[in-house]
Amino acid sequence: MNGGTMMELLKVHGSGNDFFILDEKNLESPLNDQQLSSLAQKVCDRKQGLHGGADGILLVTKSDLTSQAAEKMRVINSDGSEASMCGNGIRTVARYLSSKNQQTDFKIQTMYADLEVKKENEFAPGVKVFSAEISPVSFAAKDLKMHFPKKNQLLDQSLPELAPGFKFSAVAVPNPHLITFVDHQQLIGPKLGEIASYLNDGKNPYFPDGVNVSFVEVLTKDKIFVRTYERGVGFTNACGTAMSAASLIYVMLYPHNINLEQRLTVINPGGMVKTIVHQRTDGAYWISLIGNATFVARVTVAQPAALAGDFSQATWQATGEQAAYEKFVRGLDSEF
Ligand SMILES: N[C@H](CCC[C@H](N)C(=O)O)C(=O)O
Repeated sequence: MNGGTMMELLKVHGSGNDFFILDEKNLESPLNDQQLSSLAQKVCDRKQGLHGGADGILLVTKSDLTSQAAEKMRVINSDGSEASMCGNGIRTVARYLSSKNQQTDFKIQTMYADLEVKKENEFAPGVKVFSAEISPVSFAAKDLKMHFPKKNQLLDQSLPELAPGFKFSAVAVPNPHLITFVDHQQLIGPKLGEIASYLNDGKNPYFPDGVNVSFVEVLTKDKIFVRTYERGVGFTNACGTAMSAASLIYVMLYPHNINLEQRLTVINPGGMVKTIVHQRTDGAYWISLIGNATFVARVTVAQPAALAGDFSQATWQATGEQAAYEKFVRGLDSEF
């Protein structure tokens, strides 16, 4: 096919939070940051993008010399902004690298850390599962790029200037998350979108760089529902780092319900994951995020066409896994 270098992409999702994996090895020449940002906006566009778009691009590259890992994952949101981490995404990159490198337990470099990933038992026939280490964790305002007068950290704090009647916690894992526990009506109501779109408007004084915002409903002692409006994307089916952050705050605020090292079920609009909150001897927290790593389709498109936002000649080869995932989700004991 003319039109220059063909680019291979892998359409994937974790809990319905969907991405295109782009392995730099498949490119004749690496994309610079500006091209990557522009490609993400074009490919991910839900209307004009590639086959219904996506929540972001996951770029797989060789790791830096400083890293013990062989490969690195970079996360580009659908608005073109780069994020330091993606919990649902790293599970799909782990599966991609696991089959490429014939490994089941290894590390992937991310912006701030080399993170452990591991192949786990399937959740259901055809629903492949990987776990990922979510860390580093910080509550410090500077790591969150958060500015509330006289508040260096937020743990179950009211912020009447932002949203009266709610109590908020903020944690970086390492991307920034603002979390509040709500009842079911608030969970499904308009408030989350109102608060989150304001905090991601690029002009508010509290999170100038934006923040992922989640409403959390406690379903049972070891089951929560997390709904997230993501920085750089908007509402998504799920946000892996948000579900991990919410699990950590849940363990900290509801010790009579759940402890460290206990498996928690996290339901989200796109499905379900399991989390386990850990604390190292030095006091640092980290979270295990265990969930599906579904490959939806293999895609090819000419690189110049993709950069121009023209996907008319793209090829789409479905893997057939999506049907198994949807059967799994239908089987979830969902009260929603
Ligand atoms: N929107 C996030 C990055 C993607 C995280 C999310 N998709 C996940 O699974 O953790 C941010 O800008 O911090």
